[in-house]
Amino acid sequence: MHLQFMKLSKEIFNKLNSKTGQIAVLIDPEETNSVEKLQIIVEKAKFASVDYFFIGGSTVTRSDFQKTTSILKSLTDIPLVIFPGDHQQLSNDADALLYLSLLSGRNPEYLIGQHVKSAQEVIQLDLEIIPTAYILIDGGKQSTVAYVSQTTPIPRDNTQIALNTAIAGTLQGNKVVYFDAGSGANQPVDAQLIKQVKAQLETVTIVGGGVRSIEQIEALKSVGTNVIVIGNKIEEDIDFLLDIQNYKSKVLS
Ligand SMILES: CC(C)=CCC/C(C)=C/CC/C(C)=C/CC/C(C)=C/COP(=O)(O)OP(=O)(O)O
Ligand SMILES: O=P(O)(O)OC[C@@H](O)CO
Ligand SMILES: [Mg+2]
Repeated sequence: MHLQFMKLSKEIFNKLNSKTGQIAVLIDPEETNSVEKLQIIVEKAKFASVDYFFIGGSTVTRSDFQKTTSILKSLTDIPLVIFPGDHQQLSNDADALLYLSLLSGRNPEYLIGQHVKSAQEVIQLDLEIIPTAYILIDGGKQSTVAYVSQTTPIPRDNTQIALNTAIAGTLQGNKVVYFDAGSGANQPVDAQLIKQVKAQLETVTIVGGGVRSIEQIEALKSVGTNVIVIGNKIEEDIDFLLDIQNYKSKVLS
């Protein structure tokens, strides 16, 4: 075992844990992999005081993934966090890896299979590894992640199962719980669910999927969500970063 090669730093984890209402912009290397496109996003994200870039997608090739991550590294100091759709989405140019286990599903491939396949590569990386309970909540339409992973999300009105999954994931040693309504969801994860989770469980929470307005961001922040992830909305309307800048300037003042 060469676990000594793993980075022991907790810099990104401590930042995730440090406050609520942080913003991550999701870059999907399948959609965004040119210097020109990335330059525009980076410039606007910096102006908006975005806290992280998450990098990943359900269907990304290793080469697109590594190209995008390396371009981003050359363009910005904003922390780069890998949000991997599979075991190929790894790069030493990032700062941290969300080490996802898809706990809402019962597909062993996404509970342990991908992890075994990538174990040798992961221990050689100079990345902060953040064990993450990844929980899909029904967002009103079938998500690409549910399709690719061949799993069923938790029904959005079944708070108890969502809460118990988060508790079990934490007891298993995960340091972060990520609730995802799926990319492009009709309805994002309900802030009331996060409120109930936070009442029983002291954990870092990330929420994403279908977040399209500052009101939704504020509702999630008010119940203690540490990080809110925005993907599609910014892909469709880059000027949403101006609204985020406005939100951030209020939060930071
Ligand atoms: C341990 C390692 C290296 C990998 C873990 C791999 C696991 C378990 C992944 C969880 C399941 C999964 C497929 C997650 C994908 C998350 C993700 C990057 C979603 C981004 O959105 P897309 O699903 O690409 O949406 P669109 O393409 O529709 O925008
Ligand atoms: O693209 P959106 O809908 O913002 O979703 C972001 C992310 O949480 C999906 O996995
Ligand atoms: Mg995608």
